[in-house]
Amino acid sequence: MSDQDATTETEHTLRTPIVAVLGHVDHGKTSLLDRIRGSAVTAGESGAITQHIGATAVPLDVISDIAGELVDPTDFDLPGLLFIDTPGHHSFSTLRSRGGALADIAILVVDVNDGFQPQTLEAIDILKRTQTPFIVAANKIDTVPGWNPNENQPVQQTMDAQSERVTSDLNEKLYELIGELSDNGFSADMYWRVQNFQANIGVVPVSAETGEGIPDLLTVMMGLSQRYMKEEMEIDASGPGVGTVLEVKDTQGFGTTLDAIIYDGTIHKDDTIVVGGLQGPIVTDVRALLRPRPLEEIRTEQQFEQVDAVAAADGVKIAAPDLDDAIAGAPIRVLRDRDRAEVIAEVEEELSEIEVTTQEEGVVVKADTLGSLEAISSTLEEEEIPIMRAEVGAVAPRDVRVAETANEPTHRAILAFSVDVLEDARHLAEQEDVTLFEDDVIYQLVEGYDDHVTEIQESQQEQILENITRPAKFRVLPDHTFRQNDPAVVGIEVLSGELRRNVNVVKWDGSEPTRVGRLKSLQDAGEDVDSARTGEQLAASIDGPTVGRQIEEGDDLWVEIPEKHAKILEQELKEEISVDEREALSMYLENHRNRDPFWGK
Ligand SMILES: Nc1nc2c(ncn2[C@@H]2O[C@H](COP(=O)(O)OP(=O)(O)OP(=O)(O)O)[C@@H](O)[C@H]2O)c(=O)[nH]1
Repeated sequence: MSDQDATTETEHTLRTPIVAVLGHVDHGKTSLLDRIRGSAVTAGESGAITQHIGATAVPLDVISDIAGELVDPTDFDLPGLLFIDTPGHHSFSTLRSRGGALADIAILVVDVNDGFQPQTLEAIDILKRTQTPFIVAANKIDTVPGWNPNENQPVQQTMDAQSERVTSDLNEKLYELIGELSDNGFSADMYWRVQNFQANIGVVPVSAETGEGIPDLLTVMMGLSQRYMKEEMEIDASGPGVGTVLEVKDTQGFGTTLDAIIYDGTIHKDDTIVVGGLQGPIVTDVRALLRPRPLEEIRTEQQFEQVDAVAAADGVKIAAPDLDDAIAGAPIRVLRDRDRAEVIAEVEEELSEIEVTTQEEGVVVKADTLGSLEAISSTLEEEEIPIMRAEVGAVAPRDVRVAETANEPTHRAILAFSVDVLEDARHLAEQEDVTLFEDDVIYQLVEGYDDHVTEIQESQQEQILENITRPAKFRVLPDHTFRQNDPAVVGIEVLSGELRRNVNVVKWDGSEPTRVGRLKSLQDAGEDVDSARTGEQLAASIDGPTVGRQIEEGDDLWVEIPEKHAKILEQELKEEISVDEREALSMYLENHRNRDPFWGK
């Protein structure tokens, strides 16, 4: 009955902004979250800090306690901040929601000593793509040699307490970071100098180890949300819940469950929900809503407690039947009194927004979540690498079967991002000559594939070059005819290119080329050689002509290049051949094109 009431009136509330913490591995995401949690526990009086599924909620009064004089709680009406605990370092890509990013705002953690690294760039790409506002936490300031730590102090206060040398060392590192941000298209500055956070990225120096700068970090996040996001935070808290799946996992006693973030409305126990799944939308009934038990009850048998309802923004574990096919990053929608077909269509549409453009020819991509699939696909698209199949899930034999149908050898590949490769799939791939690429970093995954493509292309070119007639021009030397004919043996000098054995020889009579015979062998000082380069003089035996008739001493002769070969050489292999071969080729082409402008085109 109370549900009924709740749905008939709208209840406008400001929800908690959702914060994602991103960064390169080991730059300190987990430590930073732990520190914020720890500070909150120390600052909060009576368990104000609550551990949620997949998230940590830090209420405004706790933020204000931590931030001290930096925050005046009366300036704010947003309820606090909800930090998503990114499970695994890549999972921020699952943090998607209808129309973009699940996170309203992000913290990009960068180790001041280490600067921008592959995952930092990857995070920046995603933040750019989803237009998520962010600030940079320049972490580990306490590692600057000679640092004098001041636990939990605001950053300017602790910087004032450092020696001049330490301050200047730190500033140098910070300006390097600001430079790197600028190289990536962001105007940035130390946060206290930023007036307009929409136009500039604020850099907050922090230490997750000592808590220095954490007051500033929370203050800036809170201020940013209040100033720029308040309107977006207005929701109808009693409306049907809308959320995103963070993780699909087994929970003892409940089977397959969803760890989810609800970012709009409310989800109730017994609600019917529609969830994005591998085979399309799944419609199921919520059996239980679970939260971690409060710390003081940790000794009880069960890890979770059941709740009746969860309102946005919050994390919750959802237990329901038929969730095996649900996908991380997929939408969740509560049906309540809404039209079933309409909600299913909405989920379908959201799923199809993510669907990657696939083509008949291309590589196979497997990823752990919809978000990461989307991120990889957009990277591949930028590099013009076509995709034949893109799916969430482990690499299975059927993926290998798809990959092996690719026509291009470079496309017989599977790019696997943070997923398992089933043993029989690995085996089959080896057998069928399908190459597997596995990585947890998108850049590295795509780089590995690119290197492979370059390798294949180089060996293909080598093979082509081996079978192609190469250009060369040579002159019959005067007074060096050793034999008139059958075969003619004459002294020659290579004028340009590399002359090889077993090639047909042509002479230009006016505008027409005439084949005069076949060069059978080359001899240098009585020794047979396979080839000779520009400037070399040696003896050539040519089958066909008679010296004094078809060829004369002093004649310039050419290796005859079939038109098809000339075309490949000019269009595909120009960079692969030497400068003098290129010169010989262009002269040869010019000769032909004087007669027929389209020859070899
Ligand atoms: N001195 C110092 N060490 C830090 C700081 N922040 C993190 N560390 C250390 O750096 C290492 C990596 O920190 P994590 O928090 O695990 O890094 P992460 O980015 O969460 O790493 P993943 O979860 O593996 O992606 C740990 O050994 C931390 O103790 C800091 O501010 N100062």
